[in-house]
Amino acid sequence: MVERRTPIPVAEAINRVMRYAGRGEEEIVPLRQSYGRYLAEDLRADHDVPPFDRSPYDGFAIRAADSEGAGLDHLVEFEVIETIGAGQVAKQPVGPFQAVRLMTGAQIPQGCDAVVMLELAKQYERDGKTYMAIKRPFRPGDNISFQGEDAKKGQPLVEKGTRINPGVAALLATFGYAEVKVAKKPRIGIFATGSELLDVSEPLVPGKIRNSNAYMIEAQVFNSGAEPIYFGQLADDLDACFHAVRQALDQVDMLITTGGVSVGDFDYLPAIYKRLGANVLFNKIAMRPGSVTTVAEIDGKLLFGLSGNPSACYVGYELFVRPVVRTRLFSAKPYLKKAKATLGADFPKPNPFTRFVRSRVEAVDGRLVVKPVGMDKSNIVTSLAFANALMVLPGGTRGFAVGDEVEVWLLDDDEGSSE
Ligand SMILES: Nc1nc2c(c(=O)[nH]1)N[C@H]1C(S)=C(S)[C@@H](COP(=O)(O)OP(=O)(O)OC[C@H]3O[C@@H](n4cnc5c(N)ncnc54)[C@H](O)[C@@H]3O)O[C@H]1N2
Ligand code: MOO
Ligand SMILES: [Mg+2]
Repeated sequence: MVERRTPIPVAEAINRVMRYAGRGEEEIVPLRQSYGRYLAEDLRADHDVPPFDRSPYDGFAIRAADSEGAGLDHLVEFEVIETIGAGQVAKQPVGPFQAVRLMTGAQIPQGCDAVVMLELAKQYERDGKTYMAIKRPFRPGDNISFQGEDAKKGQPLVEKGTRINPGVAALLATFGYAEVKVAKKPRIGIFATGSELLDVSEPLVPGKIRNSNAYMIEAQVFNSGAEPIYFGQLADDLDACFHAVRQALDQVDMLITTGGVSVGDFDYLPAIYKRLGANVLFNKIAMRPGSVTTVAEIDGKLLFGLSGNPSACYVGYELFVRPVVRTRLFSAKPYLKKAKATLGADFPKPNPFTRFVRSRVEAVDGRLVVKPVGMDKSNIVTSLAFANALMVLPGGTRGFAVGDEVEVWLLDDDEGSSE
């Protein structure tokens, strides 16, 4: 008798998995090794940025009050008492009708409150002294880049769990983080199962196919911020698979297998979970593709039994593994970001189960338009390359037409969603 499985709703399946998501751990790495990692602490400004008033132009720092009344027929003259470049500080305070010639980035000298661009002043020598004259008045604050205008001391800047993009790297450097507290990458073991599998460098022979899932999953693990540990491919042999899985478990934070999870004669994952004494959270989900996706837990460690069918395997990772990874990377938004899009092609298939259609969203005239990337079958592999979203078509619907509004879950987004 073939085992009967009871499908549960997708949201329920995700909730069951997330109960075992666990917590992230942190480690300290040099700034230059932190790119692309996830912050393990909130960042706050510990000083004002910029830390002093400075000049945004090459020009002359003056006291604005002295320029009052300047006009085309009334030049106001200033004595230029010194010249400073960025990084230098004026030696003396500036008095009435005095100016400091200063370059972009230089600190505004004491007493000054405006900057005149070089182009608007005329500089000349007289009696061995340097002067400059202007033809228009300036107000206090004109052409000043103020202390703290970029960030104020104490201001919260970036949340824990944020990916360190180039902008975050700049911010870390600004605040003196030579070393950065980042989330440890969860170590995720991967096995591909199936006696039909050839490795990437093997030539095709009758009845066999190349193992693509292992590499796809490895790339997904990498993309979501964790560390993949590929243990290789296993033939459909219960004992060999059991021992390989049991040994691998000790070396990883969670383990992914692909294939062998359905009800076939050589689908051994259900038997392996049983032998391990693992607690199976579910083995059937009301979704397509990936209805046979199974997740089990042993001593709090998750075992993801992803389908062997490439599209189902892909979707299973994004729906169930990714949010666990992101939680361990301290994200408060571990789920895929959701958006509404207009369907750009008919989708006439009825949906008894919720369908996650591998799709591509594009902005057209300011609206998101979504189209499936290829044939909607779970064994399809070639079109996955073009997917940047999953279009979510609810179960119990009779098909959709061009122009319908549908929900999409974005695959290339880094920010995520809290639900
Ligand atoms: N009688 C039933 N048969 C099937 C059911 C069912 O409910 N009753 N479910 C179907 C569904 S839905 C799916 S999805 C698949 C899931 O099968 P498994 O997870 O057990 O995976 P396999 O049987 O090992 O392989 C399925 C398919 O995928 C190919 N494959 C496997 N591994 C890889 C890999 N690493 N790279 C590329 N392709 C891979 C494999 O050759 C098979 O073609 O079961 C249905 N059957
Ligand atoms: O799990 Mo299967 O992918 O529903 O086709
Ligand atoms: Mg099978």
